[in-house]
Amino acid sequence: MARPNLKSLLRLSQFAVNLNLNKTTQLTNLSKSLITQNRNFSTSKIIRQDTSNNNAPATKINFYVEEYKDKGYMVLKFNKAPVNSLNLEFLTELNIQLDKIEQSKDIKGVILTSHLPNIFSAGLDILEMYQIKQERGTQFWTALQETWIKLYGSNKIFIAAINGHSPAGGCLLAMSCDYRIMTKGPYKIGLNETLLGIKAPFWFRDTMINTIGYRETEKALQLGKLYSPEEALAVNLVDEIVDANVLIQKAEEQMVKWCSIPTVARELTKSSMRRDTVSKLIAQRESDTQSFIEFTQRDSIQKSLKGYLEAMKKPKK
Ligand SMILES: CCCCCCCCCCC/C=C/C(=O)SCCNC(=O)CCNC(=O)[C@H](O)C(C)(C)COP(=O)(O)OP(=O)(O)OC[C@H]1O[C@@H](n2cnc3c(N)ncnc32)[C@H](O)[C@@H]1OP(=O)(O)O
Repeated sequence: MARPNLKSLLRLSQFAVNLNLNKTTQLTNLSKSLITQNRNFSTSKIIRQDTSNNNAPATKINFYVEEYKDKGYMVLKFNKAPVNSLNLEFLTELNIQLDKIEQSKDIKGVILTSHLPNIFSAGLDILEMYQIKQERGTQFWTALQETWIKLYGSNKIFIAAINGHSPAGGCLLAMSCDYRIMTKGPYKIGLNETLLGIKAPFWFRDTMINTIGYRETEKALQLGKLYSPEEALAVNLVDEIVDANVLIQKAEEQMVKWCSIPTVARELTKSSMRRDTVSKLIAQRESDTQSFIEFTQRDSIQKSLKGYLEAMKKPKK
């Protein structure tokens, strides 16, 4: 398959937020068919102008939401093809979802997973960092901080059903959950930022330390280590590995277990474990954002990101 050059890639990224109406219709049909399977299944939509054709407004569905209010939980599925990369629009919409969840009296917990096969999330959209502009970069980083604060700091139960690759920001999302189940297979999870020539922010690092401990994090971060499911299990980066066909079932079993714990006691315990880590970022949000802008604007970082983007575009053998 012919791969686009960098210029067309950047154009693509602008247009990637739009799918054509045909695909939208297919997705709407999918959601309808799930409703007829007696599931309370709703979709979350972003509607915006498709700049490639001013007459054709397009719809993109970034998330599927299945709510089981009678059971007290929901399943939130990422659906941003091709790899659920985290850009400003996706994060903004995720933050709205997280706000709704936090405010819901009926929902005690959420299973986070991906609707796309073989990929949980490819992490931050590298195009948000490449040729970064101050205003967009600030909005992007602020939205990412917000996602992490809402997710890591939530009192609700979050279970990650990791159905594929989960590097960098994808790993951060998974680590921010309370329990992680990963599908067996040729997938990788970890904080690989150093391989892109960038440093993992302190709150990525702290989340990893809280998950797998200091020494393992020290090695993992410097090496940019991407773990196989078996390796991830061995260091407690994930709590369980299962066959793909039982992933959601296992996540639901865990959810039932976690939901059965007295809520207030569980919430107070969770918050006592995570409060200091979250407060640290809240106290430093502005300087953290400035560091991100300053760091990513450096020529050396831009060179690394350019090389990484080009390598991703090379035809695969
Ligand atoms: C003083 C200092 C203070 C602090 C400084 C802070 C500095 C910033 C710190 C930022 C922290 C960064 C966190 C991140 O998350 S960076 C992103 C890291 N992600 C990756 O490295 C993943 C890269 N992708 C892959 O490895 C593979 O795509 C993957 C294994 C996920 C899937 O493989 P698969 O073969 O299924 O798919 P393709 O590789 O063919 O990809 C399909 C298309 O998607 C594009 N793609 C993939 N990943 C990304 C991405 N992260 N962002 C944007 N685009 C991505 C890929 O190029 C393909 O595009 P085309 O179809 O157009 O070719």
